[in-house]
Formats: sequence, structure tokens, C-alpha cells
Amino acid sequence: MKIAIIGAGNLGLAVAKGVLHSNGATTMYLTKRNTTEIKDFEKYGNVTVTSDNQEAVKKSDVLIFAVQPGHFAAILEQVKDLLTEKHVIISTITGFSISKIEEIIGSERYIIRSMPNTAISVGNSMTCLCTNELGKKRIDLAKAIFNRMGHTLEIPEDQMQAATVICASGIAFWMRLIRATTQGAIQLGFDAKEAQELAMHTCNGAASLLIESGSHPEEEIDRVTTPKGCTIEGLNEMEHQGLSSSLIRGIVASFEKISHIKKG
Ligand SMILES: NC(=O)C1=CN([C@@H]2O[C@H](COP(=O)(O)OP(=O)(O)OC[C@H]3O[C@@H](n4cnc5c(N)ncnc54)[C@H](O)[C@@H]3O)[C@@H](O)[C@H]2O)C=CC1
Ligand SMILES: O=C(O)[C@@H]1CCC=N1
Repeated sequence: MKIAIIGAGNLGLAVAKGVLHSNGATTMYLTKRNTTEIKDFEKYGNVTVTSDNQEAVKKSDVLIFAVQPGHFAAILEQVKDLLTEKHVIISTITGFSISKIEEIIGSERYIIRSMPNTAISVGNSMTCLCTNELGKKRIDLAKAIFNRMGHTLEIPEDQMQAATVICASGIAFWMRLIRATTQGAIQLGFDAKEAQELAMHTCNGAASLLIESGSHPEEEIDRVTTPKGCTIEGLNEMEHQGLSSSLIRGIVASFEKISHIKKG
């Protein structure tokens, strides 16, 4: 697989690390306007770092675009005449619809929108995917690429904004929950390093329990909450303080913002 990542910033580099982590490419091009900071990636023999998007497109089959939304149209214009039937175009760009991409490069291209998160760098992203009409023929390829770096779900395009909030922004939400739990553990007497270790592995265990068992979170909660015990005491206090409500309201606020950004 010859992959180009156009726009090697926060997300693009996370994808690059995920691809390297999973041995997912025979060759990989990484592009950025100023390449100084990412030249190191060339220590991996199959990686070329360049600011030349056209070269990257010519030498690759799978093109993963990870630039800011305001830069995307100009970059598509720059490379559109180089696109051929070998190319699979994957956009991670928030709020940039398939129809807008087709307006620039036409509908006779395999176009896939992908919403991964930064955990792709360690091979554990939740990635949502949707395609244009022709792109349906390459959805299995896209799933194969992203399943090597986590878990995928194909969704309708009109759910892409919501998926961005839950999966991409979700990394920040879960980080804050882990940090808060860490702060609690420090208050109970663990040093900061141990506290984070306890918080993140417990979080990992909770998610793994649901993934492996397929059970509902409340079933697992019932197994932990001893009647009159400390767990239900703490959990109820958290709910009195608005734990579930604040998370739901935060998610809805993010969604309203992303919808507003799209309109704007
Ligand atoms: N950061 C995240 O967790 C996620 C971001 N996204 C989306 O991915 C896109 C990128 O986001 P970030 O990585 O956070 O942004 P970023 O600003 O860190 O990265 C964008 C990169 O594109 C490069 N760039 C700009 N113009 C270019 C050009 N003409 N040719 C080549 N490279 C160029 C910039 O130098 C920068 O390194 C955005 O559209 C964002 O909405 C989607 C999911 C998650
Ligand atoms: O915060 C943002 O707007 C972008 C989209 C998802 C992650 N970062």
C-alpha cells in the first residue's frame, strides 16, 4: 500500500505513527509546508517527507488529507489534475462534505470521509467512515486500513459531525475524566505517577469489560455496587453533582458548536 498523508500536523502525524505501528504501508509520503520538524520520520526507510503535495499524490495510491478545513479546497485544486482511477481519496477534514469535495475533483473518484481520533497513533482509534457513490467500491479497503489501527464503523454522512464530537473530541473528554480521577487518587494519598497509573488502567479495564462482554454499563455497575457500600455512595454523590448531566450537556454543546462552524 502506497499511502500519502497530506498535512502532517496533529492528526496527520498520529495517522503516520499508526501506519508505522501497524506496518500498514509499503511507502508513505508525509507532506507539510515546513517539513523541518518532521524530517525525523525519514529514519523509517519507507517514509518520504516533503512539502510537495503533487509529488506525494503521483507516488501514492491512498491519499489521506489531514489539513485544516480552510486549506483543503486549494490543495484539492493543486492536485486534482494528477488524480487517476488508482487513487483512493480519504478526507479526515471536519465539516467538509463529500459534495464539496466532488465539486472540485468530480464524482468519478473514490472518495471516503474518515473521522479517526489521535489514539490512531497507538493503533486504537475509533474511526467512522462514509463514502461517495463510487467510494462504496473501496470501503473495504478503507476499513482494512483503519481496522489495523483500531475499530471502524460505517455511518451515513449526516452523522459525521456527531461522530466528530463523540470520537475525535471524545479523546479530550476522556482525558479530562482520567485527569480528574488522578487528582482524586492523589488526594487519597497516591503519588502523581501511581495515581495516573491507577486511573488510566482502570479506565482501560472498564472499556475492555464492555468491549469483551458486550454488556451494558449498568450491568457492570451492578456487579461493583455492594448494597450500602462505598461505590454506590460515591456514584450517587457524583450524580447529585451532575456527572452524567454535565457530560451529556458538554457533548451537546460541542455538537452545537460544530454545527455552527459548518454553517459559518
Ligand atoms: N486533531 C484531531 O484530533 C482531529 C482533527 N481532525 C481534522 O483533521 C484536520 C487536521 O487537524 P489537526 O491535525 O488538528 O490540524 P493541524 O493544524 O495540527 O495540522 C494541519 C497540518 O497541515 C499542514 N498544511 C497546511 N497547509 C498545507 C499544504 N498546503 N500542504 C501540506 N500541508 C499543509 C500544516 O502545516 C499542519 O501541519 C482538521 O481538518 C481537523 O478538523 C479530525 C479528527 C481529529
Ligand atoms: O476541536 C476541533 O474542532 C477538531 C475537530 C475534532 C478534533 N479537533
